[in-house]
Amino acid sequence: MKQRVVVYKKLPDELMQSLREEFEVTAFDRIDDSNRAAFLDAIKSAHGILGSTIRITNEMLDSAPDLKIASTVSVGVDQFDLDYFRRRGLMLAHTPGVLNEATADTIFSLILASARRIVELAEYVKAGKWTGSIGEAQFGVNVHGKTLGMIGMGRIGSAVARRAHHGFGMRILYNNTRPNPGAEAELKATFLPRDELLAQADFVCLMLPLTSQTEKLIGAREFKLMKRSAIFINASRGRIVDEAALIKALQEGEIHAAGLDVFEQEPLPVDSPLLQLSNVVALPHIGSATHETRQAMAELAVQNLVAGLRGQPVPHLAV
Ligand SMILES: NC(=O)C1=CN([C@@H]2O[C@H](COP(=O)(O)OP(=O)(O)OC[C@H]3O[C@@H](n4cnc5c(N)ncnc54)[C@H](OP(=O)(O)O)[C@@H]3O)[C@@H](O)[C@H]2O)C=CC1
Ligand SMILES: O=CC(=O)O
Repeated sequence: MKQRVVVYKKLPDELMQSLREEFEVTAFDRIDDSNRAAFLDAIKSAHGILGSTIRITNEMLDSAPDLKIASTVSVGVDQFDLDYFRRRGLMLAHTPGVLNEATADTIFSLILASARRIVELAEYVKAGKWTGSIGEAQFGVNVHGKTLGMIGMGRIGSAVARRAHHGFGMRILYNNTRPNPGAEAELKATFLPRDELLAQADFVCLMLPLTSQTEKLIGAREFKLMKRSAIFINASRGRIVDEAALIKALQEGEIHAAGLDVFEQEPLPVDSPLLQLSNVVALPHIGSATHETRQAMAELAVQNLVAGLRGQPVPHLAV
């Protein structure tokens, strides 16, 4: 008998086809109120599940006695309770690496757009307000030659720092749980305690996972430590930041601007004060969202799932 798989994300046709040849597949392009009950029902008899975005609760997993592996089409695994997976001996697979460069490109877009006020000034042109030479009121700040403070110098953080060092001549400071000798050798990056990094950086960029240790890592105290000219960039996870404190810091001029791809609540509520601030560039969580990268992530997630269900070594296990 074929093993049963539940896919809860739209996958390229050829990947769906390959899964269907080997497994009995129940597929949902996305989960919403119209199909949530059917999804929860399908999980109950699944040996493997594959998808992204929605939180997979322990209650859902408790209902699936035959489950062996969950394969997420993301590098982040904060939508799962990792201790639950360890306790039950379940495998959790993810997609590190293949999204480093696309995500670093998104982050660099946020750095440039925030510093040079790209979104705000493009809207100024479209609104017909460009009626004469621009003046100081439209000036931005330099990116080249400035200091980048990376909190989280892992796979993606290093890809951002590489762009900053080689492309923009920036000085690189970083904070990790432990020093990263590769980044120090290649990028002349300097490891600093977090508070010192916050005080020295022109651009403070978060690129670390959301865990119980990193939730609300950056709050009112940390924004006060930053330069008033600092630009704050977050494309890791919204809950690593106290969003109310960020809004206050931006409103009161404690920091200069922010470029954000992630938020405490996603989609960002339309009444969020962040949307009223001209010094905020807000994106809809598009870090890895290019055709090529999403294809590579989907392929890797399928490889992980198939290996796990065949009893072979899984290329990328988070647990
Ligand atoms: N916006 C988007 O679309 C995307 C968002 N992401 C997010 O980015 C995260 C990072 O991805 P990736 O670079 O692949 O992960 P990595 O594991 O390669 O890097 C994470 C880094 O964070 C560091 N770190 C962990 N905890 C702390 C802490 N308390 N203080 C300082 N540094 C810490 C780690 O340090 P050490 O090595 O010393 O442990 C590591 O270097 C993902 O977990 C995901 O949440 C990823 C892709 C796209
Ligand atoms: O947020 C995206 C991820 O891959 O994690």
